[in-house]
Amino acid sequence: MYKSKFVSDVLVFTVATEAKEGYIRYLDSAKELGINPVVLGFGQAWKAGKDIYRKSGGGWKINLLKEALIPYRDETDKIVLFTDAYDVIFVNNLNEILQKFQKTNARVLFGAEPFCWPDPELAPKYPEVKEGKRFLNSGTYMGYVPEILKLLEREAVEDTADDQLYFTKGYLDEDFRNEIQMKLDHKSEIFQNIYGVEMDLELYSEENKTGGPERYYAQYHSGHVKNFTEKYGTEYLSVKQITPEDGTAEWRARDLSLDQCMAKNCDVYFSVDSIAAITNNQTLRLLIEQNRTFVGPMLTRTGRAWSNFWGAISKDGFYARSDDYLDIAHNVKRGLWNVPYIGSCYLINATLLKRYDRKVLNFNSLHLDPDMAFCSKLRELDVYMYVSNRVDFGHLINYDTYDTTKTEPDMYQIFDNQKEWEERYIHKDYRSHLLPESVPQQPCPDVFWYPVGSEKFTKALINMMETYGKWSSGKNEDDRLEGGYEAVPTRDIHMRQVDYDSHWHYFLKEYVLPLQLKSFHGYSNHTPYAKPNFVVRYRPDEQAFLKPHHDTSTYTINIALNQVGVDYEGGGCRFIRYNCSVVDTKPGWILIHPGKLTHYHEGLHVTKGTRYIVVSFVDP
Ligand SMILES: O=C(O)CCC(=O)C(=O)O
Ligand SMILES: [Fe+2]
Repeated sequence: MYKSKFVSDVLVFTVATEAKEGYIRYLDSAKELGINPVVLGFGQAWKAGKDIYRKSGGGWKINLLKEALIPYRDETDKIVLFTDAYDVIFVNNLNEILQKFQKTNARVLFGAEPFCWPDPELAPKYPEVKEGKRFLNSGTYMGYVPEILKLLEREAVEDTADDQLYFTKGYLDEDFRNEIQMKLDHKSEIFQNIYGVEMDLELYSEENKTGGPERYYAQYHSGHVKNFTEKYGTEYLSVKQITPEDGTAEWRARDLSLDQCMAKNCDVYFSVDSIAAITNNQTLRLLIEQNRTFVGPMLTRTGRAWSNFWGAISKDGFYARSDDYLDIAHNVKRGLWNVPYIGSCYLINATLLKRYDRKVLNFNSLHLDPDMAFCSKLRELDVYMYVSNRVDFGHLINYDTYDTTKTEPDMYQIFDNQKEWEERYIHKDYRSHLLPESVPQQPCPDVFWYPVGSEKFTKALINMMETYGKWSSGKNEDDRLEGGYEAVPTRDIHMRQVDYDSHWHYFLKEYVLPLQLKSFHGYSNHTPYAKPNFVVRYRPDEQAFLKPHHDTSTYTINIALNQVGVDYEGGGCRFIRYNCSVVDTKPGWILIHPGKLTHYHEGLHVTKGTRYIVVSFVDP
């Protein structure tokens, strides 16, 4: 089959409705690399539903592109490169992109991501990959016009539908996938998103003082600042707080803080943003010891390449990736690095502030966000900036997905802020029970017992479910299930009803899989897939017990969420074959047992109060 060799064969498309900062950055990066994208939908209202964080309105993007390709229908050598606009930048020119694309031997290539979204239940249908990310991401793709059209025209799609789901269905249809030679860029050789950058930029911008998610962030954050100043304020020589209500723009507030530092005759200026989680308590001393004019600790989003510094810079002052960027970001190389940009946390020697007044050295810029503006001024003044990863200092918090409209929003942060999540929700003894020398407890034969969730974890789950409130009837008919029938029904709420199914699967993979491997040697080490996942509520006057049954699982996990003898009386789980019951269950402790054949079991009578457990049928 013909392979296009010419950059002029590549048609670049994006969809953007307005000139958000992310869009301007996208265009700048394109311009820098000589790329001229066709922008679809500009000036129109975004056809999105309520879910602004995700990709709703994606169907519209498909329909726009379909229409835009009509004139090219017969140009079979042309290649379409489609990307989202607000969270994408180009880091390679079209020639490099084209060459990489040709190497994949795909006729259609999509970006890949580590999570199966929006329907985690499709995960097992994906081909396994040895290396890299397994699941389709619809934010970036490219392919030859005929195959792209086949994909776009495979089914009709509503403007408000989810494009990722649409493309996922095409990909999971094996015959179709082979027919159009559709592949994923598993190792991100071509497609690397910079997730949610527009949110970072909008966070404190002046236009956004009312409504919208930024407002939530500001409110959420001010409580923490208040607590901090109340608790620790007296330990400082002076404290001055500028609140969101003051209406001060971010760059202005940052300028004022430099002036404040000078007014107090400071030696050094140390800036720490709310997204910088400094976990090394020697950070300030270590940075001062570097004896530099401007130095910051390297901070990354845990496990990601996203960091607070740039390895290189494009001509108009935006991000570019240096050869050694990833080695530094992943601590393969350690040291003190001269870099063109550092944000979020840095130390400035006051001699610099004395040398240049606020007219020259400030955070103000028309086009750049304040940290970028400041660094660009430092570059103009030939002040070298250094970032250190000589030791670990901390990490970056990711606010992009923080959704205060959720009950227990922190519970939903398991993907984006896993360190914080773990600290908050994983049992403090979890790790020690995983040690090779630790012998697992077995209250009944082949029923294993470990601490996994913290008190916050158990309380949050109960709160999520009780706030949602739509407990099932406990009857056999259950329209949440495929067959509409449950043989041994519990009164419960499924994780997916509170949008927690993908998070729960991640929890299973990260925290339950290691326990499974310790309990059942030689059983699969693939990512657990479980269905259903649900919280059960037992009460004497509702459902008080569960009759003997097998589970439709290879193994079942059963985590107690509250305290027998305090919150309820009775209850527990009895394994009939062994005439053995676990009645002294402990909140946050998980029981893991085979689901079928040997472990016929029942839920014992709750005689008083309310008993909650969370149950997953793993590998049904
Ligand atoms: O009440 C229990 O601990 C057992 C629950 C159970 O077996 C189930 O939900 O399948
Ligand atoms: Fe069961």
